[in-house]
Formats: sequence, structure tokens, C-alpha cells
Amino acid sequence: MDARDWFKHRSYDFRQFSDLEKMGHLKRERGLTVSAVLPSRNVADTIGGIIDEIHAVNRRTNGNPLVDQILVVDADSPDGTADVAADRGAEVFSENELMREHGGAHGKGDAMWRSLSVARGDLVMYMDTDTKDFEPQLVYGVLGPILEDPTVRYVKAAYRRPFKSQEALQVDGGGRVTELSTKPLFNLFYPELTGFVQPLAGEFVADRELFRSIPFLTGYAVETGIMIDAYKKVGLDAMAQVDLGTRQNRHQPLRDLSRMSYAVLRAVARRMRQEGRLNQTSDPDAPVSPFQFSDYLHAVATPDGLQLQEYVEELVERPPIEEVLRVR
Ligand SMILES: O=c1ccn([C@@H]2O[C@H](COP(=O)(O)OP(=O)(O)O[C@H]3O[C@H](CO)[C@@H](O)[C@H](O)[C@H]3O)[C@@H](O)[C@H]2O)c(=O)[nH]1
Ligand SMILES: O=C(O)[C@H](O)COP(=O)(O)O
Repeated sequence: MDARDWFKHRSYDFRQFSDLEKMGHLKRERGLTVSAVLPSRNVADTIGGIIDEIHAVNRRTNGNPLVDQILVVDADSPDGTADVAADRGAEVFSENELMREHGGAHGKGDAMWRSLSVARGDLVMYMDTDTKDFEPQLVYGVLGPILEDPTVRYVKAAYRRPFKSQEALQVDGGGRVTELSTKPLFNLFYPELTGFVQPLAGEFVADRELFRSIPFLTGYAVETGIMIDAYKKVGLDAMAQVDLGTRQNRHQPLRDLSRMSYAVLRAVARRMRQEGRLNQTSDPDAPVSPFQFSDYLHAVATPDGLQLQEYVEELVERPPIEEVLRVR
């Protein structure tokens, strides 16, 4: 199956799943439980509304809630995110408390990996917590295909992405890393994955066994790694996407997205090296340049003149958590 066939066959619309009583019934019939995992960092202004909306979806299912566990994995946010989430009834963990033997957490991907040690659901649904216009379909829409079709193992959100600045709104201006890095990279190196509208979306669900059986890259490399690894593990036909309408995220400055882009590129390069497609070696840690692979030199013009900024960003690959938990 190529990307064109897949796109036709495995793209859904959230309205197909808007009968929440039916969805709840389906979930109960299949005997499945669901954990919603919310990685969070300084999102005190948005996380409360998101948790409320998950509860509201649960109330519309006639006694068969779609989400059984709401799990917040917080980056010790100084803005009080954890308190807001706990007040709204979520189970809250510090990312640094989980899997402590692995030291301090390395960004979002590590928080997601560690969450698997406490996520109880048969299905694990990750969700970003900086969404400003969180709609109920971000809960039930993503779950729809995996509940309806047992051959579906992984579902990714798709949506339009406005870019909002103080001056103006560009209707489809958001998703700069997605459009300028990830999609071109996938076209070149993983063409099977080019049918995904939002390959970096933080909203996606899979059965817990799938997430437990693949490695997780830390930081912002995580979604790119999971896309590639899930594809290798279950194949394209077991993957799907759902159109959820529109999502407004909190924008980072372009300069920070340059580093996010680097994380995406490193994820692809790492997998390609493991596949022996780069440098003729399958050693993922073999250097590809005279610089340490984790250094990011960023030349910028500032009011004080030109500067060469240097960031040391460690990219760690966490092994499949099932292996680690077995040893534990
Ligand atoms: O160290 C971190 C950084 C972020 N987050 C949370 O992760 C989510 C997304 O982070 P954000 O900085 O808003 O990312 P985006 O700029 O929106 O990046 C997009 O692209 C990233 C790289 O693929 C994905 O991780 C994101 O989910 C996706 O929305 C938010 O809920 C954050 O609170 C953490 O939990 N820990
Ligand atoms: O997915 C992306 O490309 C990043 O989240 C950046 O999105 P933005 O351009 O909407 O800030």
C-alpha cells in the first residue's frame, strides 16, 4: 500500500464518531480501557479547560465513559500547572518522579515514555495541553477509528493550523516545523508516511502494548521517532488519521523552532543510520560531522551584532519500556 492508497483508505472525519453513546457502548463491548496522557509544561492557563472537556465528553456517553484515567505528567512547571490539574481531578506526576533510576527527564518525549510506567489503559492517548480551542472531538475523534476497527493500532490527529500573532491571524499559517522540515524529510526518506496531514501532532492513540514495545526518543524528537517506529512495527494499514477541524497551539519563536527542526532531523538521521542508510554504519551514535552530533550552532543577527549561539541538546533513546519494566 502506498501513501495515496493509504490516504484514501485510512483518513477519517471526526463527525463519523460524534455519536458518543455509540462510542461508549463500543468501547464497553470490546472491554477496553483508555488512559489520556497529558504531558505538560507551563500550561496552567489551558490544562484545566482541557481536563474539564474530557470529563464533559465522559458525561455524554450514557454511563460508558471514553476515558478511564486522566494522567498529567508535568515538567515541574513553576506556573502551578500541577495544582490546576490535580484540582480538576487528574492523576498528576512529576516527570522527574517517574522512572527515577533514569535520572532527570529529557523533555517531552521522556515524559511520555515515563508515563507508560503508570498508564493503566489498554489504549493510551497522548494529548498536548497548550491547545487554546480544545473541542470534544480532540477526545472522541482520535479514539473513533481504533474503537471501530480492531485492525487499526495507531491513530494520529489531523487538523488545520492557524497562526495567530498579535497583529493578525493566518488561517493555515501554523505548523512551521511540520511544513518546512518533517514533510520534506518524509517525502525524501519515508515516503510511506507522506499521507499524514500532521505528522508532529501531539494527539495520537495506540494500544499500550504498541507504545511499550517501541523505543522513545526524548525531547521534540519523540513524535517523529514514534511515526517511523510504529510504521515499522504495525505497517501502514494499521495506522489512521482523523480530521478534527482546527487546532490553535501556543506558538514558539521561530528561533526555538529551529532547534525543534534539528530534533526532527536528528530523529530521521538516527533511524536512517540504524537502517544502514547513512554513513554505511548501523551504529546510531557514529558521528556524522566533526562536531558533537548533539551540538547545535545557531548563527543569528541581534541588535548587539552577530552572535554564534551554541546549544548542547542531548538526544537520548529510551528502550522499549516493556524491557525496562520486566527487569524492574
Ligand atoms: O519539555 C516539554 C515541552 C513541552 N511539553 C508539552 O508538550 C506539548 C507540546 O509542546 P509545545 O512546546 O507546545 O510543542 P509545539 O510547538 O506545539 O510542537 C509540535 O511539535 C512537537 C515536535 O514533534 C510535538 O512534540 C508537539 O506535540 C507538537 O504540537 C505541550 O502540551 C507542552 O506543555 C512538555 O510536556 N515538556
Ligand atoms: O508542528 C509544528 O510545526 C510546530 O508545532 C510549530 O507550529 P507553529 O508554527 O504553529 O508554531
